[in-house]
Amino acid sequence: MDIFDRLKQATPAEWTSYVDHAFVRQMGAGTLPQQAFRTYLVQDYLFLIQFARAYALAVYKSRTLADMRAAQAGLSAILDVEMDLHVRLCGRWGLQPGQIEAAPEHQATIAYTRFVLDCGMSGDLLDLHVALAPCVVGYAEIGRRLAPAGTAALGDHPYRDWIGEYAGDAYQEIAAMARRHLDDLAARAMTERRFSELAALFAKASLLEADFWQMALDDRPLTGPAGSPS
Ligand SMILES: Cc1ncc(C[n+]2csc(CCO)c2C)c(N)n1
Repeated sequence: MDIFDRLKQATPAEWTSYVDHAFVRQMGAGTLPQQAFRTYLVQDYLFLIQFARAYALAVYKSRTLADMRAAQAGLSAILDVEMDLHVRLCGRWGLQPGQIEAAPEHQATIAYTRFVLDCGMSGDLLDLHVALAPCVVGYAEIGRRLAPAGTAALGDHPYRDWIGEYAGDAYQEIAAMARRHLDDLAARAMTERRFSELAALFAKASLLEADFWQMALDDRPLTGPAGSPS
């Protein structure tokens, strides 16, 4: 069993709350309200900007070129691949990248991204990659689950672009590489005494992923300046 499966098995409730969230199920069934998906996508763009910083931090925290290259691959997957999906989908609603960037960050976005950045700042490279793992590997699992018969079978599914992106071979390979790298890093840097601390980080990141889906489902207007209702 690799380190990823060990972390997942140590935190089953948190993992399930993330990968089997109502947002995911509604997206798979095609019943997710478009407004929830829009809220998600705009916040996810802001999320990716912060995650790009987290991968840049992983370059900084690397002591070997191989670790640097693994972090660089994550950074480039965000900047060169994943954000294109967001720009393309938001563009269909007439939203330009500058407008998405100018949107206020939701608390759930701030909570998750700054948690991961802090794991990296206060911990070592293994802490940082464990905090990043639910995001990278979870989306591969969700993609596969929502396209059990492959991406070609998605037909005119309303969320086929999103599902196709994460279920597709290119993304599945990115996630498999991230998983192998995590396993290699753990073999070099983990002691058994550290495992429960790492599992706690993994559990927290999974819960913050679940909160992120929930934020989009709730889709409450953001709190305005002082004096407005909270
Ligand atoms: C809330 C949220 N969680 C995970 C991802 C997926 N993701 C974020 S960074 C990254 C690595 C390289 O692309 C991946 C797959 C997302 N977009 N939004």
